[in-house]
Amino acid sequence: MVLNPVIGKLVSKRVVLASASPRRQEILTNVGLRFEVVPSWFKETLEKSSFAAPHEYAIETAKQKALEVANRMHLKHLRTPDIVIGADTIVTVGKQILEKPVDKQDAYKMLSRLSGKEHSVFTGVAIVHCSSKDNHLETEVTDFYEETKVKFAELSEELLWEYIHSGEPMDKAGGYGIQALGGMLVEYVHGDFLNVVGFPLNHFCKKLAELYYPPLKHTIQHVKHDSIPSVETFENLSDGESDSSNPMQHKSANKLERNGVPLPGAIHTPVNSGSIKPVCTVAVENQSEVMEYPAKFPSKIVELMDGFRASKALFVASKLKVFDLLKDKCILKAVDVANKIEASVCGTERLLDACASLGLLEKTHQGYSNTDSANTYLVSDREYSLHGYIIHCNDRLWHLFTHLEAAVKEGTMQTHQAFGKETEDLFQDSCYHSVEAKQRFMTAMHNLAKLTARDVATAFDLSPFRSVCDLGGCTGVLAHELVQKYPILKVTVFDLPDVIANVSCFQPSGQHITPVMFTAGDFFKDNLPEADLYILSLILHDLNDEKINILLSKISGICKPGSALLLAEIVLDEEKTHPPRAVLQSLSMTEGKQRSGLEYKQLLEKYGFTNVQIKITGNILDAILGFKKTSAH
Ligand SMILES: Cc1cn([C@H]2C[C@H](O)[C@@H](COP(=O)(O)OP(=O)(O)OP(=O)(O)O)O2)c(=O)[nH]c1=O
Repeated sequence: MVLNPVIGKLVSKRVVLASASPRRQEILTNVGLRFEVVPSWFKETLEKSSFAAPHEYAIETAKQKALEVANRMHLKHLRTPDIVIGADTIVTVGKQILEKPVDKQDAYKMLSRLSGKEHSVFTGVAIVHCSSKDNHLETEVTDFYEETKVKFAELSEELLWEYIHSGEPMDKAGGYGIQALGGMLVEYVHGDFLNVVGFPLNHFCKKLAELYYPPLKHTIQHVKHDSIPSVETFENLSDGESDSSNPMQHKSANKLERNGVPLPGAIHTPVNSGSIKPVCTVAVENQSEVMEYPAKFPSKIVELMDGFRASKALFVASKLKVFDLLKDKCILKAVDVANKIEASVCGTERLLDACASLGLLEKTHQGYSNTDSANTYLVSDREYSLHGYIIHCNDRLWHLFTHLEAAVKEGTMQTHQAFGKETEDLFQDSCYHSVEAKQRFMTAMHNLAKLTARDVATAFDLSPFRSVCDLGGCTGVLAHELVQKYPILKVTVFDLPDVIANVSCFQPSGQHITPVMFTAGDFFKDNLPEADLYILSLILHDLNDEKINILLSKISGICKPGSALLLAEIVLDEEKTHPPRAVLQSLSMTEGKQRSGLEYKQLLEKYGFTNVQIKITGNILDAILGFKKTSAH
């Protein structure tokens, strides 16, 4: 799912295709690019012998086509386009370059030259980024080429003339069109078919990806497991720390020149079959002006401004069960989806397009279908479905966050303002008010736990322990992960009676599954089961200091020396600005708080746990392990 977002990066830009070729228009339209067509007036008359290789000729012609259009549009005081795309396709056989035949005799000569042989088709492409400074046009050119090899069958005179009389060869390089009748002349194609038709789409998207999604400077290491799908999927759609909507900022890996003069400090790294060359085509500037760069495009801010729309589109599509309708490779038109979800056709179409633009759906001329991520995470009955959690975000968190301003001003959770009820009531009402709601909330927590449990269970060597008690362990996902890793462990899940009463349908089935015990109780009030390792997963960050004191004093009190307490929480960095997920969660203004590694260490030490170790797993949850002081301490 790289291509959709890349094309999506151009949505807000004025893109111009400097080509009269209907094939190029079709190829780009088919992938959802929106552009204007302004055919170039550049005459394809460059001296071929002055180019060392045929592809250089194609690239230069493509560039001149695009620059001519950019200049013309600028000079005519039309609004300067953001991007102009030019392309040129040529056929080479031996050392000869074949362009479009001038007449039928010329077509005959070309086709007989190609008969029975392999030839190359080169398309040169230029992507010209334009900007206007003091009414001067500034352009920055990224170019590349693609080569495809095509072998023709032996063509009889009769076939040749019949084909020429069809009229097809006349507006095509080499005198044939592989996409139509000309396809019958071809024995094989090695390489990108669309390149032969006039536009190397795949290479184009890769080039855009290089420009708009350069590799991140600091790659965060994510712990992945074969059997647990990575949660990176949706994160990958954002450009993370890089401010990359404006490719002008990513020059360092490319060749930088202005008017053919290398820029001071430019790193000259050859780029595979392409380069970026900032070219000032209208005004010649002095050296000090050359050093000026346009202000950084605020892509991160723009993304954040739009973020709420994207979230709500995901929530509504999930709530209307759009992804359920499109599961199992089902492809539906907007009108069919609208009928099934009992919604307006125009509204449904906009929602589906929004989901496609976000990389959640695929859109083709046949209709809409789920992407792989949507199939895995958004279909409601899938093993790792986030559907329940998304509905929780929509029904509960969304309303809370609409009161964020008041929450910040008052420093309190806005439950009453958002729902007309206080926190405790709300938990009962919103999450557990019906069997269905209870089931959905537990499923949401269960599936989220499945994404994190293995990394928590394997964060430390827990083999010295014999019994574990997971306090607030809900449906027992982490407990099962532990018995799988340490089969001799006796694991007990301790949770509220309401939760325990509903855990049976979440238990894995199979003969070789070691059982987990479930005990009902309230860890603030009741006695805790005996164990030499206690676990608190996603508990402490929600509790105020008083409740933490009750709970940790109680655990510390029953822990024998050498026993341990394992916490699973998001560990903030010491500046408390990372990871953003935890920092943003704090805005809910629950009575608890998120903590840094040092703060967790100090908290555990306060309750008699020493030798505190912290493991940043790279998953959503990190792990903190502390050992109850032995008498030697
Ligand atoms: C080899 C081959 C070429 N072609 C076409 C692609 C190009 O449109 C054309 C080569 O001519 P170009 O000069 O590359 O393009 P064009 O004149 O059609 O459009 P413009 O200059 O305005 O961009 O040949 C096919 O359609 N099928 C084929 O199999």
